[in-house]
Amino acid sequence: MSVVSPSVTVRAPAKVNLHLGVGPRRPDGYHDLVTVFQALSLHDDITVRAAPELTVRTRGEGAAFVADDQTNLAYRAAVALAAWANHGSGLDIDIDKAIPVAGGMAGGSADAAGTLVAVAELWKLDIDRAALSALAADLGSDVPFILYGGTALGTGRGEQLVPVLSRGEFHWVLALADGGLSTPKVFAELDRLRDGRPEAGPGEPARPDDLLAALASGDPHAVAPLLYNDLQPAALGLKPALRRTLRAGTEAGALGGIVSGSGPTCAFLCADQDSAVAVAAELAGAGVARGVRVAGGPVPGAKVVDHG
Ligand SMILES: C[C@](O)(CO)[C@H](O)COP(=O)(O)OP(=O)(O)OC[C@H]1O[C@@H](n2ccc(N)nc2=O)[C@H](O)[C@@H]1O
Ligand SMILES: Nc1ncnc2c1ncn2[C@@H]1O[C@H](COP(=O)(O)OP(=O)(O)OP(=O)(O)O)[C@@H](O)[C@H]1O
Repeated sequence: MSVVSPSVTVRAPAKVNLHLGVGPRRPDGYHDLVTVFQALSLHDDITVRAAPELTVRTRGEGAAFVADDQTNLAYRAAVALAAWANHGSGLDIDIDKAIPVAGGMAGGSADAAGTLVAVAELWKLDIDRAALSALAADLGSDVPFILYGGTALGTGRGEQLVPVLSRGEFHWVLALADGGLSTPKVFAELDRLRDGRPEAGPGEPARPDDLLAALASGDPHAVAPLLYNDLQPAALGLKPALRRTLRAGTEAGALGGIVSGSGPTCAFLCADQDSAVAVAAELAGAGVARGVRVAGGPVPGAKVVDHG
């Protein structure tokens, strides 16, 4: 008789940055940010169960581009939590991906956050939110937000979070690009563009009060013109074809469009669900994206959805 050990499945969301202000490069190589994150209904599902050894297996969207070894962020999350708990790290981690790899939507971060929550549940650890967030921040700047979910203002490297009041549901269309963009390369390209124009050198990024007010109003027409991303010129410089994608989204009827984080996924805010479906159909037919997805936000952060 074979005995299958109990499993825990966690659903972890993608994110979009509605505002991404990037300060100067810090001595440690990071940049101070002021960003408004929103978690979207595009998810990776992470299932963990006890096993003799620690292994990761990825399937789904872009799985061929993910290394299932010690460099995988889910693997690193399991090692970090095992060290914190003084627990053996034998686990099977199964990742079912829907979030595009290297897409600027925090896919790897979702897998890291999902693994932290799933393994904490499997091992019944008594770990509070603050300790989990500290482990998350060590794994990557976006990982704490994926634990947090909803809509939040991020500062520091993006890991210091406070909630943002956001009324109602926002309707997004995501245009997936061919190939990814490396986050460090996009930040480096921004530094290069800025070095060429020292007079335009960045100050400390400011809090986007107009956007915060628009989010509280729940009106997508007010939010759309305030979408802003300091990394966008760098992402467009590295992938010029994205200009056509952005233009096609607004021509198709989106209220506004933006490169998501470090790109190359483009995110379009639409007036309502019907408009999002229509924009997605038109973008899919226009040949400016590898694929399109419709998603809503905000949604909760990484949470347990199943015990097997
Ligand atoms: C672009 C964003 O997705 C916006 O939310 C994040 O800033 C990136 O977050 P992430 O992918 O979790 O990034 P990390 O794994 O922490 O850092 C990867 C690399 O991105 C650059 N990086 C990241 C965050 C930050 N505040 N400043 C940076 O300069 C650094 O070169 C760093 O070595
Ligand atoms: N579980 C994982 N899923 C995806 N990529 C991973 C994972 N673990 C490690 N990686 C590595 O991280 C790189 C970035 O992947 P990821 O999908 O997180 O990018 P991203 O969404 O652009 O990140 P962000 O928006 O946080 O900057 C990949 O090219 C891959 O080599």
